[in-house]
Formats: sequence, structure tokens, C-alpha cells
Amino acid sequence: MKLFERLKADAAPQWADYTQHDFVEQLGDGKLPLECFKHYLVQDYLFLIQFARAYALGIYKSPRVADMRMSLEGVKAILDVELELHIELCGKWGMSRDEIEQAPEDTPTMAYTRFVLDAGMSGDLLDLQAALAPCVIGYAEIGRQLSAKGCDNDTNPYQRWIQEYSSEAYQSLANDFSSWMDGTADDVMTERRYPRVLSLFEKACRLESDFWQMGLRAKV
Ligand SMILES: Cc1ncc(C[n+]2csc(CCO)c2C)c(N)n1
Repeated sequence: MKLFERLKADAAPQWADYTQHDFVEQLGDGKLPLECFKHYLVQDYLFLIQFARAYALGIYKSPRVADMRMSLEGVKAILDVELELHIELCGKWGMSRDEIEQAPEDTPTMAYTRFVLDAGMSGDLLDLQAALAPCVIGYAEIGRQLSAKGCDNDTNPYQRWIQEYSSEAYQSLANDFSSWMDGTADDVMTERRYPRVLSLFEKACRLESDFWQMGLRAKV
């Protein structure tokens, strides 16, 4: 079995908590309170800045030029696409770029981003990929699920968000990430090492759930 499939199967409870979280369900049926989504979106912008640094660390930790290019694509996807999507959505709801960039980081944002950066700093490329995988691949699964249920309809205020993650472009980025991680595993994975990699993957799933929960807490 390929590494990503194995991790997802072994971390099934954490994966389900994350990808079927209440926040996701409410976003899907359009009933998520706007203040929850706005808090999430501002925090996600701050999260992505740190994620760009994590991908940049991936360049540093890459054993091959091909790996460096994959990490570089991650940096570019965040700086050129993801952050701009956030600014676009925040703008629609009256928040400016300055307001977003000056917002203080909430604790779950700090916990998740510093966890990923530390996994990469103290480990090798595979450790970093295991910590990044739930984020990159989980959002593709969530986008796919919501779109299959028809949640990306015109009446859903979160239609644009769902369309972004169910898009061909994002699905293919997530598939490429999965193959990239599988390729690294072919080179460096051993059975002795597997539990540590699984533990990083599980923790990242838990931190994703905490991130959704932070959004739900913002309800006034
Ligand atoms: C909490 C949180 N988790 C995952 C993503 C999704 N995501 C993270 S980096 C990136 C760009 C491509 O790697 C994408 C789509 C997010 N935005 N926020």
C-alpha cells in the first residue's frame, strides 16, 4: 500500500474528525455563521504565511532538484493563489489586507504552524511531508465531498470556497503531493520508522480539527 493510503487508514478516527468536522458540515449546508467563517479565514491567512515558510524549508530539506521544485510549487501556490483567494473573500465581507495581516494569531494557529515547522526542522523531508499531508490532501477530499453533495450551489454563501478546493487544479495539486510523498517514502521509509511518521500525520489531523473548532468558537 502507498504511504498516504496507509497513513489515512491507520489514522482513520483522526482523519474522520477532521474531514467531517461540524464546521465543514455547516459550511457545506451554508448554515455556518458568517463570523465563524471570517475568523477562520483571517486565521487561515496567518496560517498560510507560516505554511509558505514550511514549504520553503522543504526546499532546504530536499535531497534532489525535483524535490526542490515540488516545494517551490507549494510556496508559489500559497503566495500566488491561496493568499489572494483569502484577500478576495475577506474583501467581499469588508475586511482589508492590512486588517488581516495585523490580526493577532489565535492559539490553534500558532500550535499548528509551529508544529509543522518543527517537524520539518527536526526531521527530514518525509517528516515534513507527513506533517503537511493532512492539510494539502484533506482539503481536496473535503472539497470533493462537498461538491459531490451539490453544496457548491448558488445559494451557498461559501460556494467560492468549495469551488476552489473541488477544482481540477486543486485536486491535481493534492494528487501530485500524495505521489511526491509516496516517492520520498520509497527512498527512505522503513518499518521501524513508520510509527513516528504516523504520529506526525495523526497530530496534524488533530490540529486541523482544532483549527475548525477555533472557527466555531467565534460565534457571537
Ligand atoms: C488550516 C488549513 N489547512 C489546509 C489548508 C489548505 N492548504 C494549505 S496550503 C495550500 C496550498 C497548496 O499547498 C492549501 C490549499 C488551508 N488553507 N488551511
